[in-house]
Amino acid sequence: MRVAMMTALNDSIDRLKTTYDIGIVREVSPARLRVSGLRRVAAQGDVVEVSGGGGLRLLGDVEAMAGGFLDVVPRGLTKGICEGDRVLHLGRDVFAPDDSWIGRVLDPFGQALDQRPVRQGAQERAIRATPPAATSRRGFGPRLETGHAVFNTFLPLAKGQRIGLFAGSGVGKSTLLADLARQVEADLVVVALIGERGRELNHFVDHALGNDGLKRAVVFAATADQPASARQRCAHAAMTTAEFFRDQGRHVLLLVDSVTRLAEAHRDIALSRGATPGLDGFPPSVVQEISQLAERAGPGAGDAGDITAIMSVLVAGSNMDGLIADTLRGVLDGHVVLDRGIAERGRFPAVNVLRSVSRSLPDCASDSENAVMAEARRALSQYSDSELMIRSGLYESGHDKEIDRAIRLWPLLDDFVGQGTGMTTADDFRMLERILATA
Ligand SMILES: Nc1ncnc2c1ncn2[C@@H]1O[C@H](COP(=O)(O)OP(=O)(O)OP(=O)(O)O)[C@@H](O)[C@H]1O
Repeated sequence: MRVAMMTALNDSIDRLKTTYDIGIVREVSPARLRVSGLRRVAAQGDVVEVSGGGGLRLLGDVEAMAGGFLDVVPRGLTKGICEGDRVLHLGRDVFAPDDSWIGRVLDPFGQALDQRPVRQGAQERAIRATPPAATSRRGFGPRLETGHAVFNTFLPLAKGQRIGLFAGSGVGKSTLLADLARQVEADLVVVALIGERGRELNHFVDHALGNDGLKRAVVFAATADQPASARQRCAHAAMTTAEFFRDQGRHVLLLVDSVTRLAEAHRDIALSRGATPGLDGFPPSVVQEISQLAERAGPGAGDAGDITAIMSVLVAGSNMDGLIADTLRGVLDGHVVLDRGIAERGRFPAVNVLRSVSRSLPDCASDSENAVMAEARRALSQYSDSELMIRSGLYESGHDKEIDRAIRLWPLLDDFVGQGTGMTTADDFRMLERILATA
């Protein structure tokens, strides 16, 4: 531990600069600064610091160079920055996760959002790493305990699996993600909160996740008021940190909330660079952005651990066919749909079992467990097919034995799906069998 700390300290000292090259701000806009005077020293991807009036300090990333000027993407708001302000060339963009980040709330650049100093790790990591080669990766590991009956049974989450959580606004997505962050079996949790309001971030960290949840988590946040570049980087910073812990052999649970906000940030950046939007408003490159991120999660290779990922997607009116929802569904290993109708009648988590799929099945469950799930799903589906008739009083009891049984089972199964009591998978399956035996 002490050696690691000394190495990290030495590394930080090595990175310290004693002299700085200085440039000048020539043009200011909310999304971009044009800087002169650093043409021969700055490279693409380097970091600069703009010193505005009244002690204002703004970091920015060198995005492009042309005609002797640098195009700098600011990491914060450019309000207060003027033409003629000084620009220090800080050097390479260093992102070096560290064990001490566990329990912290950080911005996408690895700086503190909780007002305490942050130690940088010994090793820099690329913020956009390539995933392990597909052929060298393991398959899914064992089914994880999740503390939720529905995920322990109908929609299992296996080690290294990546699933999407598809939800409209206000149907309990954040509460469920925080619950999973606290309860899913993992060595640690890395969370990316992208484009939330500041109030939602505080609520998530202080109340939903709480002290116990935060103890084993690293939370990255870029709120809605942050520039698109920071919101986009938030997902990649979280993934890079998850990879750092994965490479130590640990099992990481990664939560990205939400991929929709990542896609919107990517769109804003791409359109400002002149990309052409498609019919849905997103540039075609958004598909690659999402797919590449998703591909970095999953089972590890060799001695590395695994990254189990849950990525949320905002769907308007349960429309699963939008570009982002459709892309993510294609690249992930399962999707869970939260249903507004279910949330409105007060059953949480508002998971619609019939519209959700886990691709770790059938392999991660035994034959008898698969048979129990198939029987329960059949009953739910029979009830759903006849629900309109049943609710409008058009169905006459005794007409169809299977529908009669589905009507008896439905409230019991619905109640079961809503249970998040921290029971084990074995207990949950026993309970499901008991429910099926009652009717
Ligand atoms: N497990 C639960 N038990 C009881 N009520 C819940 C539960 N989960 C969510 N709710 C109710 O749903 C509301 C919305 O929950 P939450 O903020 O988690 O939804 P969201 O989908 O993340 O919302 P937004 O889209 O606004 O971020 C909560 O304020 C609460 O009233």
